Amino acid sequence: MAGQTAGLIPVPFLALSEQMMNPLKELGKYGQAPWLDNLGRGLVRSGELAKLVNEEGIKGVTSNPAIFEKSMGHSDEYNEEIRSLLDAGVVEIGEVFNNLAFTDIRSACDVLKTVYDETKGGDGFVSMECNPYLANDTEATLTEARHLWKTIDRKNVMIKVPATDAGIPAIRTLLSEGINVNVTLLFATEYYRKVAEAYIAGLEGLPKDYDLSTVSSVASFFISRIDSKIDGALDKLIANGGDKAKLEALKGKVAIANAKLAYRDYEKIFSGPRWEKLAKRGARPQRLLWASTGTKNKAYPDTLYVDTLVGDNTVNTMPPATVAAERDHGKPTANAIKEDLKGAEKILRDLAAAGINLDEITDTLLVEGVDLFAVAADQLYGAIAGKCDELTGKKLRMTWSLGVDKEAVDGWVKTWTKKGYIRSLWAQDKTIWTNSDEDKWLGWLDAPTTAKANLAQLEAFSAKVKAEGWTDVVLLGMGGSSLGAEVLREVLAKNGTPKFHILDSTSPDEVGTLNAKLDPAKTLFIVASKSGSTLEPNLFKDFFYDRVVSTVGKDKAGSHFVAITDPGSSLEKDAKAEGFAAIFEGKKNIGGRYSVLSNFGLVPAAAMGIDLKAFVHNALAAEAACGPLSPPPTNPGAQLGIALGTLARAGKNKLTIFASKSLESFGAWAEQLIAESTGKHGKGIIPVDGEPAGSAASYGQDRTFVVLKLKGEEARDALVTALKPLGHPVIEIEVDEPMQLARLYYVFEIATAVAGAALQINPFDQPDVEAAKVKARALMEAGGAKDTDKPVFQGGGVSVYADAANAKTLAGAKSLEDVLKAHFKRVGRNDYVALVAFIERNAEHAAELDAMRAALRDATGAAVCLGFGPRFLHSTGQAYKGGPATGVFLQVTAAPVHDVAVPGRGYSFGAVVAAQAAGDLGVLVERGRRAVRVHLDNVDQGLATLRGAIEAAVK
Ligand SMILES: O=P(O)(O)OC[C@H]1O[C@](O)(CO)[C@@H](O)[C@@H]1O
Ligand SMILES: O=C[C@H](O)[C@H](O)COP(=O)(O)O
Repeated sequence: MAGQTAGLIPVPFLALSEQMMNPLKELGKYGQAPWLDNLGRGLVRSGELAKLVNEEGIKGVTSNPAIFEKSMGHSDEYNEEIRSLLDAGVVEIGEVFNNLAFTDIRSACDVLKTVYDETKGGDGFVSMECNPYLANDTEATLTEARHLWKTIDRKNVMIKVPATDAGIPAIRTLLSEGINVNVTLLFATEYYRKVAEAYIAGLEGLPKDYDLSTVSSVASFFISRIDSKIDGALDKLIANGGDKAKLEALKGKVAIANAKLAYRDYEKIFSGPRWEKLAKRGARPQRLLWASTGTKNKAYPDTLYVDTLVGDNTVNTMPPATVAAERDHGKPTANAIKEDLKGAEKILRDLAAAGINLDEITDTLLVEGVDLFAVAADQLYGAIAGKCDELTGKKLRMTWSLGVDKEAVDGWVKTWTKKGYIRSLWAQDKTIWTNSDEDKWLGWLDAPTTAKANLAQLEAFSAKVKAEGWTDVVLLGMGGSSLGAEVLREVLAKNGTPKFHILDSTSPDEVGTLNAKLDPAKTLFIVASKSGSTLEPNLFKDFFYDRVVSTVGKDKAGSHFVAITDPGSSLEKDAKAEGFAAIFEGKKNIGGRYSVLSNFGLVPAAAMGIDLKAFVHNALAAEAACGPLSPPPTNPGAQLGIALGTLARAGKNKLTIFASKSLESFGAWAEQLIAESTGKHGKGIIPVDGEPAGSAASYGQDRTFVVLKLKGEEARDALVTALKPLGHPVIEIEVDEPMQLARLYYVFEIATAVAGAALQINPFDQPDVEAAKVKARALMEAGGAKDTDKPVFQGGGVSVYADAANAKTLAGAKSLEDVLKAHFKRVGRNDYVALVAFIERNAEHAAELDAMRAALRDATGAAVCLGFGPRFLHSTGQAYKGGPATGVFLQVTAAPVHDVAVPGRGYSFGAVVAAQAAGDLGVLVERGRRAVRVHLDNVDQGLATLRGAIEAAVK
C-alpha cells in the first residue's frame, strides 16, 4: 500500500454530468454536513482531501484509532517523519504516534479552515480521539484531551471522548473549558440524553462573557454496528424457530429507528427556555453526528445509512466507500430523519416483543466499542514500535518453536494484551506481581533515557581513563555490580587497552592470580557496590588499597580508585574520605541485577573505551520497542517473558542457554537476573548456562532452550535443529552486531519482570541470599569454619562431608565412587544438579567441572548447573535455596594453594571463602536440600580425581 492513500476508494467524479446536483452537496442543502471518516498522510499530501472539501462538499473529517492503524500501520508514508523524530530523540511509541497524528490532524485542520471560516466556526472540524486505553478514567481522559487540544492548537479541532460513564463527566468539564468535543461511541438514546445534558451544563459552566459560538460539539451516534448486532440476534431467533417473516422485517431497521428517536430528543433538548438562554449568548446546538454509516451488511444498499438519516443540523461521517456511493447514486431528501416516527417506535416495540433487549445490546456495544478501539490501538502502536525498531537500526530477530506449549503461550500473549499488563508494568502497578514493594524497583525501565542524558559525563570519564594511560583497570564487585561489566568486556572490549579485569571471588588463589598480573602504580580500581556494604568488594578494596598505598603512598592512593555506589552508602563515605578519583551514583530504585544500563554497566563500559553513544542508542531502541504502548505481540521483552513464565509453569523451568561464540558470556549475567528474580517461595526458573552440548536425546522434558546468536556465527545449530522435532521449546534470538548487546540486556530485563508476574512472585527481592551471608558472618565471628565433623568418606586427598540427613543416604559407601553414586542416585525427573565450587575460577577448573556436568547430565537426564563460589551466591544461589526444592548439590571446596591475608582484618581470604562455603551449605541443608560437600586437599589433583569418580559412578 506504500505511496497510495490508505483505504480511499476513488470517487468517480468525472463520470457524472456537470449539470447533475452532487448528492453530497445536496445533503448540505438539507442541513446535513457530510464529513469524511478517514484520515491519512497520503490523503492530505496528494491533495485529495482538499479536492473533496473544495469541490465535493465535504465539511469535516473524523479519525479514530482504527483509522490511524490503517493509515500508519500499513504504509511507508510516515517513515520520513518517524526517522526525524527518532533522530530528535523521540522514542516513546505514544509520543511518536502523537507527533505523526498531530501532523495529519493539523494539516487536515488547515485544509478545512476555509469551511470553518465560511461557516463562522459552525463547521470544518477535524476530530482526534483520546487514547482508548483511558476510556474508563475521567481524570486521565481530561489530561489527555487537554494535552491534545493544546498541542494540536487549532480552533477547528475536536477532541473525541467516548460516552462511557467515566467519559461523560470529562466531556462536561472539557466543554466548560471551551474545548471542542466530539462525543464518540454513542449507541443508546439514554446515553445521548446524558451527553446532551453534559454539553448544556458544560456551556453553562463557561464565564458569563464567554463567546459561546466559539465552542462546538457533536454527539456521534453509531448506526451500522447496532444493526450488525441486532441482525445477528434476529438470525439466532430465526434459527431457533422464531417467526421468520416478522423477525426478518426488523433487519436493517433498528439502528435507523433508534437514530430517529435520538433526533426527536435532540429537537426537544435544544429548544425551550434553558437552551434559549444559551442560544442568546451565541451557543450552537450540539449536532447529532451519524457515525458508523458504512453498511457492514453488503446486502443493504450502500447509501442506506445516509439517505435515511438526513436531518437539519446534523452530520454524517462516511467512510470513503460510502462517500463514493452517495456521490454516485445517493438520493437524499429533506428531513428523512423526521419521517414516520410512529413506525420507528413500532420497530423498537416489535424488537422488544421478539425478546431482544436493545438496552443490553447498546450497553454491550459500548463496552465492545472501547475494546475494539483499544485493540486497534494495540495494533497501531505495535506497528509503530516495529517501524521504529526497523528504522533505528537492526532489531533482534526472534524465532519461536514452542511445540505443544505454543497454544498456552499464545493464550497468555492475548491475555496480557487484552488486560493491558504491559501498560500496568510501566505504570508501576505492583498488583501485576505480588502487590508488595515492586513499584519501588522499576527505575531501570527508563535507564536508557537516563543514560542518554548522562552521556557527556560518561564520555568525559572514558576520555580521562584513556588520557591517564592506565595499563589495567580492575572492577571489584559482586553479582549485579560486576556480571554486566564482564559481558561488556567479553562482547565489546575483548583485548582492549587498558586491560580490564574483574574480581568477584574471595578464593585466595583467584585474588593471588590477579594480583600477580597488576602493577599497582599503573592500575585503576573501580569499586562497585550498590549497597556499599557487601563484604567481598570491601575486602577486595582493602587488599588493593593497601597495595596501592605501599606503591604510590597514601596521598596518591585515592586517585587510583573510583566508586560506583548508591548515595549515602558506607562506600561513598569511604570514597570521599580517601579522595577517590570519582564517585558515580547508583539509583535507589534500581536493584543490582537490573543495573547494567545504569552506571554499574556504563562506567565500566566507559573505562573499557566502548562506544557509549552507539551502546546507549541501542538501549534506547530496546526501551522503545518494549515500551508501555508496545503491546505483547510486538514487544520482544513481553513476548520472551510471557513465554519463559508460561513454559516454567508448564514444568519447563530449566532455562538452558546456548550461545554463539561472541555471546557466550551473556548467560552468566542472564543467570543472575533470572535466577535471583524468579527463584523464590518454591517457584522459579533455573538457568543452565555453559553446560557442554549433549546429544538431543540427553535433554529432559523440563528444558526450555534459549539460543543467542550473533549473525553469521553458529550456536550448536545441528543440535538445535534436532531438539525441535522432539518437542522441546526453543527460542532463538539473533543479533546483527555485538553492539546490540544493549538490546539484549534490556529485553531480558523486561522479560524477567514479565515472567515474574506470570509466576506471581516479586522479581525484585532476594529473600534467601541473606541467610547464607548471616551464617558465614557468624562463622567468621566464631573464628572461621572448621571441619570438626567426621567425614563420611576420606581417601586419595578427598574428603566428603554431609549432615546427618544426607549422610544417611551415603551410609555404607566405601569409595568416593560409591558416595557419588548414592548421592546422584537421588536425582529424579525434573530435578537438577548443581556443582558449586568455592575454588579459583579459571579455564582448567571449568573444563574439569564441565566434564563432570556432561557425565552427570548424560547419565541422569537432569540439567546440570555450575557455579563458582562465592560468585554464584550473588546470582543463582537465591534460586538454589529459595526456588523449587528440586536441586541436588555437590559443593566443592579446596585448600588454597597460597592463602592471602586481608589487610587490617586479622583473617585471610582463605578463611572467608571457607566460611562462605560452610554458610551456604548450612542453609541448603537447613532447607532439606540434597547436598554434600567434597573437600580437595589439592585443587588440581582433586578435581581430576573427582571427575574420574563421577564418570565411574554414573557409568
Ligand atoms: O552491589 P552490591 O550491593 O554490592 O550487591 C551485589 C550483589 O549482591 C546481591 O545483593 C545479593 O546477592 C545481588 O543482588 C547484588 O547484585
Ligand atoms: O467517528 C466515527 C467513528 O469512529 C466511525 O464512524 C466508526 O465506524 P465503524 O463502526 O465503521 O468503525
